[in-house]
Amino acid sequence: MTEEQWGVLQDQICKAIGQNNHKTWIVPLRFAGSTPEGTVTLQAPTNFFSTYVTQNYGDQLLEHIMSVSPRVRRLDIKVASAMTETETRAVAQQAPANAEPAAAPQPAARGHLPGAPLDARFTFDTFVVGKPNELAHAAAKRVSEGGPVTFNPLFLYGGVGLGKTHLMHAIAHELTQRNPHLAVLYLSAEQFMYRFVQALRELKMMDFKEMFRSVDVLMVDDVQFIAGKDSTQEEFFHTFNALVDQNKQIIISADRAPDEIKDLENRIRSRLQSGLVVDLHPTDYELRLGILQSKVEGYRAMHPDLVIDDGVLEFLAHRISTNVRVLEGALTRLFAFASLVGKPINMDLVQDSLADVLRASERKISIDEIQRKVAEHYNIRLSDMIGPKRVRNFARPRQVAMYLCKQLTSRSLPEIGRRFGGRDHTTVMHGVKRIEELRLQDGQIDEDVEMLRRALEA
Ligand SMILES: Nc1ncnc2c1ncn2[C@@H]1O[C@H](COP(=O)(O)OP(=O)(O)OP(=O)(O)O)[C@@H](O)[C@H]1O
Repeated sequence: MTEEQWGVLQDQICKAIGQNNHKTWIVPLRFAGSTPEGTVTLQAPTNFFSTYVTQNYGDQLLEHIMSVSPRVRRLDIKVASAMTETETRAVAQQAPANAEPAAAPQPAARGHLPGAPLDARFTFDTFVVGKPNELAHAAAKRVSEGGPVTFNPLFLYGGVGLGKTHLMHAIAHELTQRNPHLAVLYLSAEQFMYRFVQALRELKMMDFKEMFRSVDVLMVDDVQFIAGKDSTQEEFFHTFNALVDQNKQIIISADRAPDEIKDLENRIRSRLQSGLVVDLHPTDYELRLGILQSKVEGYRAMHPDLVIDDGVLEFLAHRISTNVRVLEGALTRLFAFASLVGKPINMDLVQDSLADVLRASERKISIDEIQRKVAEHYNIRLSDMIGPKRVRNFARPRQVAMYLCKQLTSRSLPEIGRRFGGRDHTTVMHGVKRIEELRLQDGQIDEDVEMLRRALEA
């Protein structure tokens, strides 16, 4: 079988499967070679693509190929990374006439792809595990091993930018790596709705149902999107049930727990709760620092001359406590600025280039909150902490609270003083200083303060 023969076959394949399917699924394939043992290799743009085409058109394509080259016994459709050197070279050396259709189909094909593309960077290797996400990570890992379906669905939820999509893509990558024949379909709930509406409009509901029911693993991201959209919910429910009945794995993500998603039909809610529901908690300082360190390592692998002053990553992990996306964005901006001005990344650069991010992520912890938490921690009444009594039992917690107000809010010393029973700013200053000293001398105080800080920032 030669590349020319593959070209000649296109008309016949197009007639057999229809122009749209041909354009979407076959045109993007590139001829990568044929062995004397009778194996023809075609290159597909993505793993999903290769799985889908193999499952849906593999036999037909082989028949067409055998009609012009009867010695062929096997058809292999794989992505570039899975190809041998000879195959890669064969694709690279293809005549310019082939170059256009091979390059063009990517975007055209993507538009028709039933699923969304996976981000190659979102793997388990690049996912940093910490206390807030260790359960979600463990559950995702378990599902990614394949094997018998133990919990269905796996429902991952958590706030914006905490790694839900990252984990889902990681599962998809791992599953297809372990078993390239597995049909793994990942898409957002919005895309699900879009496909559904399109199928209704084009009277292709049978194709839609068949496609969704033929996958081995279905992943739907941001499922809260279908809340309040009745027909989409209905179709989702049927798809869900059909797959569960076939023992196919379903993985769902949302920004909140199933029982907190409003306007979701009860029967869907209870289906979503019927497997394993795990949440990604807001990041803590250690996890944020770990993520920053891991991103820096990745960057340094390509830019060995990168210099970051001590304390910069700690400062960012401390100050940017919103979501990981913001944290990553800040780091990317620092890398860009540092390389533009050819300087090391130090605190001056951080202040210059990230002023807006730092302002936006300024902690919104209130003085009230700090006072309440500290009083609770030391088991004293709030009124005693704010009141005039100077006994050590109240004075020390008061100083701890003042210290935390100075550290965690942008309030001035006089303002803090006012909120502590109208005390003078020098009293606050003294209190803050005292705790700074004690943190160095007294392990217990240091531990208390650190614990309170974490609790307040969580
Ligand atoms: N634990 C982690 N380790 C490494 N990177 C992470 C981690 N958590 C999140 N990220 C990164 O943060 C960014 C946002 O993550 P992701 O898109 O998965 O969030 P999400 O929870 O799906 O957010 P959304 O609710 O907006 O959909 C991604 O670039 C992701 O790689």
